[in-house]
Amino acid sequence: MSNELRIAVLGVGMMGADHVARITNKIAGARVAVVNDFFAEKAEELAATIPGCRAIADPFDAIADPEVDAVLLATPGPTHEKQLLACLEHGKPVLCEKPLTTEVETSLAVVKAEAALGKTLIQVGFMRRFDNEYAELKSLIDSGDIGRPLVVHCAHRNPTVPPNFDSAMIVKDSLVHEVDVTRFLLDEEITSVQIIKPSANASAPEGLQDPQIALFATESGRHVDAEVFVTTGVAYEVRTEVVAELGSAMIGLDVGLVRKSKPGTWGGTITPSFKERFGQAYDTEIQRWVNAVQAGAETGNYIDGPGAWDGYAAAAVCAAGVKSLETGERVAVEMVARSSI
Ligand SMILES: NC(=O)c1ccc[n+]([C@@H]2O[C@H](COP(=O)([O-])OP(=O)(O)OC[C@H]3O[C@@H](n4cnc5c(N)ncnc54)[C@H](O)[C@@H]3O)[C@@H](O)[C@H]2O)c1
Ligand SMILES: O[C@H]1[C@H](O)[C@@H](O)[C@H](O)[C@@H](O)[C@H]1O
Repeated sequence: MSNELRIAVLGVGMMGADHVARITNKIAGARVAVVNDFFAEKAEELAATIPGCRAIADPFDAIADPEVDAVLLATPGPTHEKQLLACLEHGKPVLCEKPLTTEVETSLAVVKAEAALGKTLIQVGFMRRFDNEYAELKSLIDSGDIGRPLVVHCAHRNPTVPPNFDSAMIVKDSLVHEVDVTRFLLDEEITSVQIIKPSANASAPEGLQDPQIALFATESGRHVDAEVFVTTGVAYEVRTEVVAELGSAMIGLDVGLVRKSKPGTWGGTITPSFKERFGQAYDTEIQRWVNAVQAGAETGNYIDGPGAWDGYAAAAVCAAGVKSLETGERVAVEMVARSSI
């Protein structure tokens, strides 16, 4: 491995292009050596703007390339499984944008393939764990100052989503963040899910069940509710409130400048998208991953954050969520025991 980590970014759409700019302009100790996209010309155009960067047309050639030390996967979820398995086959550390994979069976296959290698190569892009506000909330919970959390309320609102979004994607692509936040904050698995379907937003595309309210129960019987509403037309809002035995705490209030403007109006601004709201989290996530990969040769652990198991656990909860979306019933989460891997 050269001193500077040579990263291949696969999928240079919205998120991948953002990560390419981040690695090029903000991250120390790494550079984008290769870019790849299903649309080869998109990758070629981007590569031409980055010194020393090549476009490689085939994603599997990009993963195998000897001058690539690590891979950042920002391709759509359904393509992750095969690309992750190829990274494992070539022993390449990989930061995979969420979700790990879109089906629980394929997530489990990836977990098992990594376990068979005896190295921890896969980090999943659950970036909220690196957000300063979530990190502060987690520290507060772990300090014991507010006592044992009993209830968590989450709100996850997007102004808009891409046109291919369907009702199950609201679970697998959006709610999946609340699944990971729950597991991160409460340190236990989710055991059942129910999706409530309120009257759908008249401005949502026809047939899209939006909003959705998810109810989770955890191993020790704690309750989480999450409103996911992805076509608000307003702005990006992510809030989490933890209600505990000795108090409560909330993040995501956008309490920046609050102003009075026109008569009768009062307020501040809301971030327009996840790029602004979680910009710091993505920066921290990638810098810490780069540092962990650089240190990994000695330890065999190439990640600093959520791993393949967390991706699998989230996929298992989402699979139960998709079943509940169909039936309206509370559905038990089916997971293998971690000790069986
Ligand atoms: N962490 C976050 O907050 C966050 C935000 C947005 C998206 N994401 C995740 O990032 C990933 C990408 O999402 P996006 O919004 O950037 O999507 P996008 O559609 O904008 O970009 C995906 C890119 O991958 C390319 N592509 C498709 N199939 C490919 C393949 N087999 N090999 C190589 N390239 C391929 C497409 O041409 C496109 O350019 C998804 O997993 C998504 O869930 C995460
Ligand atoms: O892929 C995106 C991304 O994960 C965002 O963080 C989330 O807010 C959106 O709902 C989802 O569509």
